[in-house]
Amino acid sequence: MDSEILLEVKDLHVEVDGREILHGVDLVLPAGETHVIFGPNGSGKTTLLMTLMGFPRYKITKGQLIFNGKDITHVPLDERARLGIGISFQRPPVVRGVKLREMVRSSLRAKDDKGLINELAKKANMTDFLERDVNHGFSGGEIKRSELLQLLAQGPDMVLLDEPESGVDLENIALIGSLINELLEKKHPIRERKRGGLVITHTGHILDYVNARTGYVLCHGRINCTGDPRDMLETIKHNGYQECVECPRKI
Ligand SMILES: Nc1ncnc2c1ncn2[C@@H]1O[C@H](COP(=O)(O)OP(=O)(O)OP(=O)(O)O)[C@@H](O)[C@H]1O
Repeated sequence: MDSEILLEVKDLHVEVDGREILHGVDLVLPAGETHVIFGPNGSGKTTLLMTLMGFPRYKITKGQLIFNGKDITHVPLDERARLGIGISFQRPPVVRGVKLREMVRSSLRAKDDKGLINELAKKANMTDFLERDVNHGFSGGEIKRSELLQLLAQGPDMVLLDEPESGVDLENIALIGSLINELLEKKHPIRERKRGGLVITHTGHILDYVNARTGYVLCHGRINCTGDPRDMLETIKHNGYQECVECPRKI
Protein backbone atom coordinates (compact mmCIF):
# COMPACT_ATOMS: atom_id res chain seq x y z
CA MET A 1 0.00 0.00 0.00
CA ASP A 2 1.54 3.39 -0.89
CA SER A 3 -0.38 5.57 1.48
CA GLU A 4 0.52 6.05 5.10
CA ILE A 5 -1.49 4.07 7.60
CA LEU A 6 -3.36 6.23 10.09
CA LEU A 7 -4.97 3.47 12.13
CA GLU A 8 -4.49 -0.25 12.40
CA VAL A 9 -6.87 -2.32 14.49
CA LYS A 10 -5.56 -5.83 15.09
CA ASP A 11 -7.65 -8.69 16.48
CA LEU A 12 -9.48 -6.32 18.83
CA HIS A 13 -11.43 -7.93 21.66
CA VAL A 14 -13.40 -5.60 23.94
CA GLU A 15 -15.41 -6.17 27.09
CA VAL A 16 -18.01 -3.84 28.58
CA ASP A 17 -18.98 -4.50 32.20
CA GLY A 18 -17.66 -8.04 31.99
CA ARG A 19 -19.35 -8.94 28.69
CA GLU A 20 -17.30 -9.39 25.53
CA ILE A 21 -18.82 -7.21 22.77
CA LEU A 22 -16.08 -7.19 20.12
CA HIS A 23 -14.64 -10.61 19.28
CA GLY A 24 -11.63 -9.88 17.08
CA VAL A 25 -11.98 -6.83 14.83
CA ASP A 26 -9.32 -6.03 12.22
CA LEU A 27 -9.25 -2.95 10.05
CA VAL A 28 -6.79 -0.59 8.42
CA LEU A 29 -7.52 3.09 7.80
CA PRO A 30 -5.00 4.80 5.51
CA ALA A 31 -4.40 8.54 5.98
CA GLY A 32 -6.66 10.60 3.74
CA GLU A 33 -9.49 8.06 3.62
CA THR A 34 -12.96 7.84 5.10
CA HIS A 35 -14.40 4.45 5.93
CA VAL A 36 -17.98 3.66 6.85
CA ILE A 37 -19.30 1.14 9.36
CA PHE A 38 -22.70 -0.47 8.85
CA GLY A 39 -24.31 -3.07 11.03
CA PRO A 40 -27.53 -3.98 12.81
CA ASN A 41 -28.48 -2.49 16.18
CA GLY A 42 -26.35 -3.82 18.99
CA SER A 43 -23.62 -5.23 16.72
CA GLY A 44 -20.84 -3.26 18.44
CA LYS A 45 -20.35 -0.18 16.20
CA THR A 46 -20.47 2.37 19.02
CA THR A 47 -18.36 0.07 21.17
CA LEU A 48 -15.68 0.11 18.47
CA LEU A 49 -15.58 3.93 18.26
CA MET A 50 -15.67 4.39 22.06
CA THR A 51 -12.81 1.91 22.37
CA LEU A 52 -10.76 3.75 19.75
CA MET A 53 -11.32 7.00 21.66
CA GLY A 54 -10.20 5.28 24.86
CA PHE A 55 -13.19 5.42 27.20
CA PRO A 56 -12.12 3.36 30.22
CA ARG A 57 -15.39 1.41 30.42
CA TYR A 58 -14.43 -0.32 27.16
CA LYS A 59 -11.75 -2.78 28.19
CA ILE A 60 -9.40 -4.16 25.57
CA THR A 61 -8.80 -7.77 26.56
CA LYS A 62 -6.86 -8.79 23.46
CA GLY A 63 -5.46 -7.19 20.32
CA GLN A 64 -3.72 -3.96 19.46
CA LEU A 65 -4.41 -0.41 18.25
CA ILE A 66 -1.73 1.38 16.26
CA PHE A 67 -2.33 5.07 15.54
CA ASN A 68 0.14 7.00 13.40
CA GLY A 69 2.69 4.25 14.01
CA LYS A 70 2.33 4.38 17.81
CA ASP A 71 0.85 1.60 19.93
CA ILE A 72 -2.06 3.30 21.73
CA THR A 73 -3.71 0.13 23.06
CA HIS A 74 -3.17 1.24 26.66
CA VAL A 75 -2.96 5.00 26.14
CA PRO A 76 -5.66 6.91 28.09
CA LEU A 77 -8.40 9.01 26.49
CA ASP A 78 -6.93 12.47 27.16
CA GLU A 79 -3.60 11.44 25.65
CA ARG A 80 -5.38 9.99 22.60
CA ALA A 81 -7.18 13.33 22.15
CA ARG A 82 -3.80 15.09 22.30
CA LEU A 83 -2.40 12.63 19.77
CA GLY A 84 -5.17 13.65 17.38
CA ILE A 85 -8.24 11.43 17.84
CA GLY A 86 -11.64 13.11 18.09
CA ILE A 87 -15.19 11.79 18.40
CA SER A 88 -18.73 12.94 17.79
CA PHE A 89 -21.18 10.94 19.89
CA GLN A 90 -24.41 9.32 18.83
CA ARG A 91 -26.22 10.87 21.82
CA PRO A 92 -23.98 13.53 23.35
CA PRO A 93 -24.83 14.64 26.89
CA VAL A 94 -26.21 18.02 27.96
CA VAL A 95 -23.49 19.89 29.85
CA ARG A 96 -25.21 22.31 32.25
CA GLY A 97 -23.15 25.27 33.38
CA VAL A 98 -20.76 25.12 30.41
CA LYS A 99 -21.38 27.44 27.48
CA LEU A 100 -20.78 26.11 23.99
CA ARG A 101 -18.21 28.89 23.47
CA GLU A 102 -16.19 27.63 26.48
CA MET A 103 -16.41 24.06 25.23
CA VAL A 104 -15.21 25.07 21.76
CA ARG A 105 -12.41 27.15 23.33
CA SER A 106 -11.28 24.15 25.40
CA SER A 107 -11.23 22.01 22.22
CA LEU A 108 -9.08 24.50 20.29
CA ARG A 109 -5.66 23.10 19.56
CA ALA A 110 -4.53 26.57 18.57
CA LYS A 111 -4.28 29.34 21.19
CA ASP A 112 -7.54 30.88 22.34
CA ASP A 113 -8.77 32.98 19.49
CA LYS A 114 -12.15 34.65 19.68
CA GLY A 115 -12.10 35.37 15.98
CA LEU A 116 -11.52 31.73 15.13
CA ILE A 117 -14.32 30.51 17.40
CA ASN A 118 -16.75 32.93 15.79
CA GLU A 119 -15.58 31.94 12.33
CA LEU A 120 -16.02 28.21 13.01
CA ALA A 121 -19.42 28.81 14.65
CA LYS A 122 -20.52 30.69 11.55
CA LYS A 123 -19.49 27.76 9.35
CA ALA A 124 -21.48 25.37 11.52
CA ASN A 125 -24.42 27.80 11.65
CA MET A 126 -24.06 27.81 15.46
CA THR A 127 -23.33 31.50 16.13
CA ASP A 128 -26.57 31.96 18.10
CA PHE A 129 -25.79 28.96 20.30
CA LEU A 130 -22.34 29.96 21.59
CA GLU A 131 -23.67 31.51 24.82
CA ARG A 132 -26.03 28.59 25.59
CA ASP A 133 -25.23 25.59 27.78
CA VAL A 134 -23.82 22.77 25.66
CA ASN A 135 -26.65 20.82 24.03
CA HIS A 136 -29.26 22.14 26.51
CA GLY A 137 -32.51 22.33 24.59
CA PHE A 138 -30.69 21.85 21.27
CA SER A 139 -32.63 20.02 18.55
CA GLY A 140 -31.23 16.79 17.06
CA GLY A 141 -29.65 18.64 14.13
CA GLU A 142 -28.28 21.42 16.37
CA ILE A 143 -26.62 18.82 18.61
CA LYS A 144 -24.86 17.26 15.62
CA ARG A 145 -23.68 20.68 14.41
CA SER A 146 -22.47 21.48 17.93
CA GLU A 147 -20.46 18.25 17.95
CA LEU A 148 -18.90 19.02 14.57
CA LEU A 149 -18.11 22.57 15.67
CA GLN A 150 -16.13 21.16 18.63
CA LEU A 151 -14.32 18.77 16.30
CA LEU A 152 -13.47 21.60 13.89
CA ALA A 153 -11.90 23.42 16.83
CA GLN A 154 -9.95 20.31 17.87
CA GLY A 155 -8.86 19.50 14.31
CA PRO A 156 -8.15 15.80 14.96
CA ASP A 157 -6.17 13.62 12.56
CA MET A 158 -8.70 10.83 12.99
CA VAL A 159 -12.38 11.72 13.20
CA LEU A 160 -14.80 9.19 14.69
CA LEU A 161 -18.42 9.99 13.84
CA ASP A 162 -21.27 8.02 15.37
CA GLU A 163 -24.35 8.50 13.16
CA PRO A 164 -23.65 12.12 12.23
CA GLU A 165 -26.88 12.37 10.23
CA SER A 166 -29.30 10.93 12.77
CA GLY A 167 -32.05 13.41 13.60
CA VAL A 168 -30.85 15.81 10.89
CA ASP A 169 -33.24 17.14 8.23
CA LEU A 170 -32.32 16.87 4.54
CA GLU A 171 -31.25 20.51 4.25
CA ASN A 172 -28.94 20.24 7.24
CA ILE A 173 -27.41 16.98 6.02
CA ALA A 174 -25.74 18.99 3.25
CA LEU A 175 -24.24 21.30 5.90
CA ILE A 176 -23.20 18.34 8.08
CA GLY A 177 -21.60 16.79 4.97
CA SER A 178 -19.64 19.95 4.19
CA LEU A 179 -18.42 20.24 7.81
CA ILE A 180 -17.26 16.60 7.70
CA ASN A 181 -15.50 17.26 4.41
CA GLU A 182 -13.77 20.26 5.93
CA LEU A 183 -12.69 18.09 8.88
CA LEU A 184 -11.36 15.51 6.45
CA GLU A 185 -9.57 18.02 4.21
CA LYS A 186 -11.60 17.12 1.13
CA LYS A 187 -10.44 20.31 -0.63
CA HIS A 188 -6.79 19.29 -0.31
CA PRO A 189 -5.26 17.25 -3.13
CA ILE A 190 -5.61 13.54 -2.27
CA ARG A 191 -1.89 13.05 -1.73
CA GLU A 192 -1.78 15.86 0.81
CA ARG A 193 -4.68 14.59 2.92
CA LYS A 194 -3.37 13.36 6.25
CA ARG A 195 -6.62 12.93 8.14
CA GLY A 196 -8.97 10.01 8.18
CA GLY A 197 -12.51 9.27 9.28
CA LEU A 198 -14.54 6.35 10.55
CA VAL A 199 -18.26 6.97 10.22
CA ILE A 200 -21.14 4.90 11.55
CA THR A 201 -24.28 5.26 9.47
CA HIS A 202 -27.62 3.48 9.36
CA THR A 203 -29.26 5.43 6.56
CA GLY A 204 -26.20 6.06 4.39
CA HIS A 205 -27.49 9.59 3.55
CA ILE A 206 -24.08 10.96 4.45
CA LEU A 207 -22.55 8.99 1.56
CA ASP A 208 -24.12 11.52 -0.83
CA TYR A 209 -21.80 14.19 0.58
CA VAL A 210 -18.74 12.43 1.96
CA ASN A 211 -16.27 10.61 -0.22
CA ALA A 212 -16.09 7.25 1.55
CA ARG A 213 -13.65 4.70 0.15
CA THR A 214 -14.43 1.52 2.10
CA GLY A 215 -17.35 0.09 4.05
CA TYR A 216 -17.55 -2.60 6.71
CA VAL A 217 -20.48 -4.60 8.01
CA LEU A 218 -20.15 -5.36 11.68
CA CYS A 219 -22.33 -8.22 12.95
CA HIS A 220 -22.23 -9.67 16.46
CA GLY A 221 -18.92 -7.97 17.23
CA ARG A 222 -17.09 -9.11 14.09
CA ILE A 223 -16.50 -7.55 10.68
CA ASN A 224 -18.34 -9.81 8.26
CA CYS A 225 -17.75 -7.93 5.05
CA THR A 226 -15.63 -5.17 3.48
CA GLY A 227 -16.30 -3.42 0.19
CA ASP A 228 -17.55 -0.39 -1.67
CA PRO A 229 -19.87 1.38 0.80
CA ARG A 230 -22.46 2.37 -1.81
CA ASP A 231 -22.78 -1.19 -3.12
CA MET A 232 -23.01 -2.47 0.42
CA LEU A 233 -25.73 0.02 1.29
CA GLU A 234 -27.78 -1.04 -1.74
CA THR A 235 -27.50 -4.71 -0.75
CA ILE A 236 -28.41 -3.97 2.86
CA LYS A 237 -31.42 -1.89 1.74
CA HIS A 238 -32.68 -4.75 -0.42
CA ASN A 239 -31.83 -7.76 1.71
CA GLY A 240 -31.39 -6.46 5.24
CA TYR A 241 -28.60 -7.59 7.54
CA GLN A 242 -29.71 -11.22 7.89
CA GLU A 243 -27.93 -11.97 4.63
CA CYS A 244 -24.73 -10.45 6.06
CA VAL A 245 -25.06 -12.56 9.19
CA GLU A 246 -25.52 -15.74 7.13
CA CYS A 247 -23.20 -14.80 4.26
CA PRO A 248 -20.91 -17.70 3.35
CA ARG A 249 -18.27 -15.25 2.04
CA LYS A 250 -17.75 -13.83 5.52
CA ILE A 251 -14.21 -12.60 6.05
N1 LIG B 1 -22.65 -1.85 30.02
C1 LIG B 1 -23.04 -2.82 29.22
N2 LIG B 1 -23.29 -4.07 29.71
C2 LIG B 1 -23.67 -5.06 28.89
N3 LIG B 1 -23.85 -4.93 27.57
C3 LIG B 1 -23.61 -3.73 27.05
C4 LIG B 1 -23.19 -2.61 27.82
N4 LIG B 1 -23.02 -1.55 26.99
C5 LIG B 1 -23.34 -1.99 25.75
N5 LIG B 1 -23.70 -3.27 25.79
C6 LIG B 1 -24.16 -4.10 24.68
O1 LIG B 1 -23.18 -4.13 23.68
C7 LIG B 1 -23.81 -4.38 22.43
C8 LIG B 1 -23.22 -3.43 21.40
O2 LIG B 1 -23.66 -2.12 21.67
P1 LIG B 1 -23.28 -0.92 20.70
O3 LIG B 1 -23.86 0.33 21.30
O4 LIG B 1 -21.83 -0.95 20.47
O5 LIG B 1 -24.04 -1.34 19.39
P2 LIG B 1 -24.30 -0.52 18.03
O6 LIG B 1 -23.90 -1.42 16.94
O7 LIG B 1 -23.65 0.81 18.10
O8 LIG B 1 -25.87 -0.38 18.06
P3 LIG B 1 -26.90 0.75 17.48
O9 LIG B 1 -26.92 0.59 16.00
O10 LIG B 1 -28.19 0.35 18.10
O11 LIG B 1 -26.42 2.10 17.95
C9 LIG B 1 -25.31 -4.21 22.67
O12 LIG B 1 -25.90 -5.48 22.73
C10 LIG B 1 -25.38 -3.51 23.99
O13 LIG B 1 -26.57 -3.83 24.71
